Amino acid sequence: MSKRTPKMTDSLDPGSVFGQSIRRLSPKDLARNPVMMVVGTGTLITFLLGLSNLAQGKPAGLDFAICAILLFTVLFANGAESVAEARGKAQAGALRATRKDLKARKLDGEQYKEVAATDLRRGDRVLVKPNELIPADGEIVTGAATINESAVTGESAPVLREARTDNSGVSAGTKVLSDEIVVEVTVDPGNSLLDRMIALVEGAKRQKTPSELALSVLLAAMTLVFLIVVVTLVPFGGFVGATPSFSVLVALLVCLIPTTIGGLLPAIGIAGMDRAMRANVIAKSGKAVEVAGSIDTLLLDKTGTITLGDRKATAFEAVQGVAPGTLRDAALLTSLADPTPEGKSVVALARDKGSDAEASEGTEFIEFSANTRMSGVDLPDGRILRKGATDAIRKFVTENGGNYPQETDRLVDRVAKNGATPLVVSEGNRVLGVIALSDVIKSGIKERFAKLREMGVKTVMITGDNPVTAAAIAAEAGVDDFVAEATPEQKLDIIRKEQDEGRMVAMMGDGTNDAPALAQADLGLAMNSGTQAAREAGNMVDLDSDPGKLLEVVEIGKQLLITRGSLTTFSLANDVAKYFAILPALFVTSLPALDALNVLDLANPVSAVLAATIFNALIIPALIPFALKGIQFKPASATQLLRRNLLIFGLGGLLLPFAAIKALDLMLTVVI
Ligand SMILES: Nc1ncnc2c1ncn2[C@@H]1O[C@H](COP(=O)(O)OP(=O)(O)OP(=O)(O)O)[C@@H](O)[C@H]1O
Ligand SMILES: [K+]
Ligand SMILES: [Mg+2]
Repeated sequence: MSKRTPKMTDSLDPGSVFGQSIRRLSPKDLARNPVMMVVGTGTLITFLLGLSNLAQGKPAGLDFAICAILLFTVLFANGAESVAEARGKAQAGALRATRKDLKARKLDGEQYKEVAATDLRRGDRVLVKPNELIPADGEIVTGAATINESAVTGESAPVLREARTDNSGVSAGTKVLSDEIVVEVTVDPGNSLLDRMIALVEGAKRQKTPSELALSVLLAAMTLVFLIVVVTLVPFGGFVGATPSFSVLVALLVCLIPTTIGGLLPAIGIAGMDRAMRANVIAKSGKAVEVAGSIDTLLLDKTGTITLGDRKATAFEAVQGVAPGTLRDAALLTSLADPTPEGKSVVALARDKGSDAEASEGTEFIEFSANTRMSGVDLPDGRILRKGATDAIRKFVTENGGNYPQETDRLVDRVAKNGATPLVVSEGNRVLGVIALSDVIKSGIKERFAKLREMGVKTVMITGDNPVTAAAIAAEAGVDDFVAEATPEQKLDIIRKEQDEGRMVAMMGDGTNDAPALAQADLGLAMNSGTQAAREAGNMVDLDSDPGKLLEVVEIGKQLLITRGSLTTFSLANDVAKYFAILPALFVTSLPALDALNVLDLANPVSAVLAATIFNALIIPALIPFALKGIQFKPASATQLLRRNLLIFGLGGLLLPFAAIKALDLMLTVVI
């Protein structure tokens, strides 16, 4: 798979990250994060206490020291978010750079005039000639062309995009290689997928995802509980004759509240979207990435998703008593006005085999639809010719009083057993024979489905094709299950049923007939090559139009969830050690018995408090790489992963601070 070479770290500007972190100290920004709001308030309070002590000629060193450490705690948390944002923007910027300064030939009837791409609006039509760049995201409405999409996908092999097919979607900045096309612009300036993604990465516009929100509420609640605990310590302290300084109480509070995860939470979410973007997937919301991590069932359509989708007619098989020429000519006539790749290839094969049939005047064309699954012609001489899916033609023929010869099933089976799609051809209520449409399974797809299975994701192929073809392709591709002869409504019903049974469903698709399913699925991954309807319905778009991408998306989602879970565990476990460091320090002078709690044997109360708060601040930048890169991830079931992470991050989070705080305490005794 193609990847743009990542240059994220090169483009990280430390100056701007620092500037951002300072700007985020504004009360408005802090208010978005209750935990950091408390730390920010603590910074202010200890600063004022220091000033007041100074004014009264009392020692103020400890107040100012705590104030400085708390300030850095907030700055580090802000920095984590800024670094994550900067990476996302750099990535998006690299993609967006390709679409600067594009020119367009905007059509006005037959005429066109040259305009800047930035002046194009949704609904405008532009003419694009060979060797020119497509000026805006859109859909081909006339013509077909080979296109180099390397600007968007990094992959330079040309791809075919064609009007009125499921491959009509084109992107700004990609290059037309052959042929002239007319593209209908589908986005207003500033509203492209990329623009929307960048807006998501940028702090102000980012919405918290539901589980982020739930976790934030939990963290805020814990903060409140610890605030109450610390406040009640004051009268308690007074009762036993200890009067801890107010600054030390603030330090204690900050150490107890979940600052680590509170500080890293936004960065973890942004990093998830950034990782998706690096995999050439544009997520329309942070929630989409998160949902990807909890997918139970993946539904895929067959043609174009599991197979290459370039179905070509390879043979005509007439039933007994029908001359091969009759079938050939009928097949041709049913396809003359059929714009689908299938239809065109039938025309090509029939012409190849010497057919010179032409549509006479007054011929009525019946277009293919996903619901009828037939196409054809009503000729002026009264003949009614159809081609279509096996069950559709059987129904059509028998409803018109004809009989459906057994032999058809044999022909159909022979074609279908090889994984090809049989189209049955009929004249009136008589079956003429079968057209074989061959298709090829995409390479490497079986391995990917196997990996998804390891992660506990069930794959189901849903196709409008007949059961025999479906079974052949399903076996070859290694999907867990398949549904054949499905209409678009049935696709929707299957998704709803899975959802009603409590499963999270992902759907990949490219066609307009996939759009309802893409919208209904919890994760709708649309292919960028697909129709505008599909791209709009999904909550993610794959720029590479590669169905195997779902595997990566699921991994990215799982990694996001695991990273967040692990760092939360670590953060909460961490606070225990700080408790042991600070509590004895607070009361040891008045309650010598509390020295038993001083398991760390810290030098003195001042250094104990400072060591704990310094550790509390430093752990945030120390964990930024984990938050951004994500915790290492191997395919495994959720419970296995949970057990492993609880062990590492729970136990690690519990023990590490004891060692670190002791070390800091030793260093401080040298300095102080
Ligand atoms: N141009 C056509 N004319 C007549 N029948 C067609 C044509 N194209 C496809 N069919 C028939 O209609 C069936 C359904 O086609 P459709 O493209 O809706 O499939 P689908 O539901 O998207 O599933 P998949 O993409 O997995 O095949 C095909 O399997 C084929 O039998
Ligand atoms: K803390
Ligand atoms: Mg399809």
